[in-house]
Amino acid sequence: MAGVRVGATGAVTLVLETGGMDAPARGALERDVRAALADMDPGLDLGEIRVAHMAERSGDAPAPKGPRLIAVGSGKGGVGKSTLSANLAVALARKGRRVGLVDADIYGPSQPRLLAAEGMKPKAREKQLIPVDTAFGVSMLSMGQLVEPGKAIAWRGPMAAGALTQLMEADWGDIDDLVIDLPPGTGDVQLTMIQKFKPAGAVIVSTPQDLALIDATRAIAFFEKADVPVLGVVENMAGYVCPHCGEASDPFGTGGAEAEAKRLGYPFLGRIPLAIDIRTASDAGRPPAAGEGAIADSFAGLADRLLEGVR
Ligand SMILES: Nc1ncnc2c1ncn2[C@@H]1O[C@H](COP(=O)(O)OP(=O)(O)OP(=O)(O)O)[C@@H](O)[C@H]1O
Repeated sequence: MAGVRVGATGAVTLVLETGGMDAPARGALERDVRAALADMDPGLDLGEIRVAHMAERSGDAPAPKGPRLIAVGSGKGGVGKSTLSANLAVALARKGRRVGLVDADIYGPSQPRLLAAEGMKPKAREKQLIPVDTAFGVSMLSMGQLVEPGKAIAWRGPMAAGALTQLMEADWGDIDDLVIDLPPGTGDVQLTMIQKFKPAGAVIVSTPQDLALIDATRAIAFFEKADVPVLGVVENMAGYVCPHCGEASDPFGTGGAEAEAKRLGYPFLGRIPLAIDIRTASDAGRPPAAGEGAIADSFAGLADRLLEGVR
């Protein structure tokens, strides 16, 4: 075991070094650890127990320089990965982290709109890009800022990978975390990201329905194979509360991503409801994580759990 952490919420996180183990072996180890804890003195109330799996790191490796890279990926498009990336970055910044955001979704960049930065053009110093400062405490770079609005980016793989490198090697200054909004799936851009920049970990976004979960499992396998630790799974568009009558329904089901994360032995970071307010605020460049209320709290909770798992 690599460590035990007690987070601000009182939850206990056990960190297991499981680099080199496959998913079933990790699942079995986690079950054994949980069973051993359950067998301990029942009077010992440990509250909520979370288990995080980290890839092994060599004991004498130097501490990595630069920001911690957190890749946000999904198996398929349209599950809310960009929305999640923007709001996770804002939520981390609200917790005092110095945060940057790379919109690596080269074929459908949406971060300039989500963070109200559509008119902002990044400057360059000796060919190195300088990220723009958004109004939400997050610095950001997006392919959307480098091409004319509305022009589809029909680049072949190597060009897209080159563009990603430019964004990643920008002058990010002294930041703690660099959140990377990846394109959906497992193509060239994702491969470049993993091979060239070795993210510290990946967050997987899924909606609750079975088909999305199958794709999310594929994305998990992709990161796992590349030795990028999966920091956790987020369930987006989980449960709908009618804004008129208040009735709650589950158009896509609910709990599927949590069950799948548990089955594979990864932490579940939380769920974000399907809410019209999330879409309208996002479209208007007002990230809900920057506001107040239940939805902002859900994003803050994701940031808390992410930080507990990687601190
Ligand atoms: N929890 C939510 N509730 C309501 N609408 C949401 C929610 N999450 C995302 N959306 C909306 O769903 C649409 C798709 O979201 P988003 O662009 O973040 O997905 P994506 O996975 O990044 O898609 P793509 O693969 O196309 O980049 C957007 O209109 C967004 O506002």
